[in-house]
Amino acid sequence: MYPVNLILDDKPCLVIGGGEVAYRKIQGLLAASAKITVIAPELLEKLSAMHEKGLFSWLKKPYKQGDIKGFFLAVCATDDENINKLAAAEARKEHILINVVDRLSLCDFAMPAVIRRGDLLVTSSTNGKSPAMAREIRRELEKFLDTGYAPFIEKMAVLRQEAMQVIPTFRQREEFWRSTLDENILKMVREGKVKEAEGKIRNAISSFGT
Ligand SMILES: C[C@@]1(CC(=O)O)C2=NC(=C\c3[nH]c(c(CCC(=O)O)c3CC(=O)O)Cc3[nH]c(c(CC(=O)O)c3CCC(=O)O)/C=C3\N/C(=C\2)[C@@H](CCC(=O)O)[C@]3(C)CC(=O)O)/[C@H]1CCC(=O)O
Ligand SMILES: NC(=O)c1ccc[n+]([C@@H]2O[C@H](COP(=O)([O-])OP(=O)(O)OC[C@H]3O[C@@H](n4cnc5c(N)ncnc54)[C@H](O)[C@@H]3O)[C@@H](O)[C@H]2O)c1
Repeated sequence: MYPVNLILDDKPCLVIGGGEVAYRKIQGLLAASAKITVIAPELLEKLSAMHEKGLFSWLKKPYKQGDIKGFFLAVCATDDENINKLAAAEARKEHILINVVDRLSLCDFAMPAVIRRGDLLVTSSTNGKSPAMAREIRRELEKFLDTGYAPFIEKMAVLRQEAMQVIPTFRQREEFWRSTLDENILKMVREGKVKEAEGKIRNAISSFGT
């Protein structure tokens, strides 16, 4: 497996099926601001409510050959093996990235378990060996990550710009961040001492080269 984070903003993405699994995958696609179309003869009630809010377009019908054309990415989440195979074959022909929920062998990509905190994205996957373990590891990591790292990324984005003004080369900046952003700083962030952590980094930037 090769990890990438796809940029889906407003890109046309298709979900085939309107059941529990489709619901989970749609939530993930919405979190990535994809432009979603769902093809399914019926939707779960919670999906109908989302459709009424305008969160995705719905083609109320069974999937038919050719429906996949023009999409950037597709997720096939039906309980019909023939549809899964048809969609996978068509996606391959049309060069559309596809995920078939219960068939890794038909997938171009698999969904990991996801933790999102602002711009921080942490994922867990098991190469399809145990989605239940991917989920439990995600839950364990959530406990560790809900300690202030995500808001600190906003501070880091500003500090990074400041460092760029002062530290001239990429190599020097790489070296600087590897030595400055150490375990002590992370510990301060976890303990809520954000101002202190920020101050320490700012001092290191201003004393660079002295
Ligand atoms: C991570 C997560 C993301 C998501 O779906 O958004 C995800 N599955 C999740 C949950 C989950 N899925 C299943 C269970 C029941 C327990 C169990 O079987 O373990 C649970 C646990 C639960 O729900 O409690 C059943 C299941 N899933 C697949 C098969 C088929 C097979 O294995 O052949 C079967 C058996 C069906 C059957 O028995 O008939 C296949 C896939 N599921 C994947 C992803 C991909 C590989 C990810 C990886 O690398 O690990 C892959 C290959 C394709 C894909 O769907 O992308 C999400 C957790 C989200 C979270 O909570 O954070
Ligand atoms: N529930 C899980 O956690 C889970 C996990 C992994 C895999 N699976 C497998 O994934 C599949 C979907 O699971 P689910 O729980 O969402 O099932 P579900 O029965 O809730 O949903 C299936 C959906 O597919 C739609 N559908 C059926 N034929 C269609 C067609 N021709 N075109 C478009 N839509 C069609 C149905 O209308 C329904 O909305 C099942 O095969 C299941 O075994 C389930």
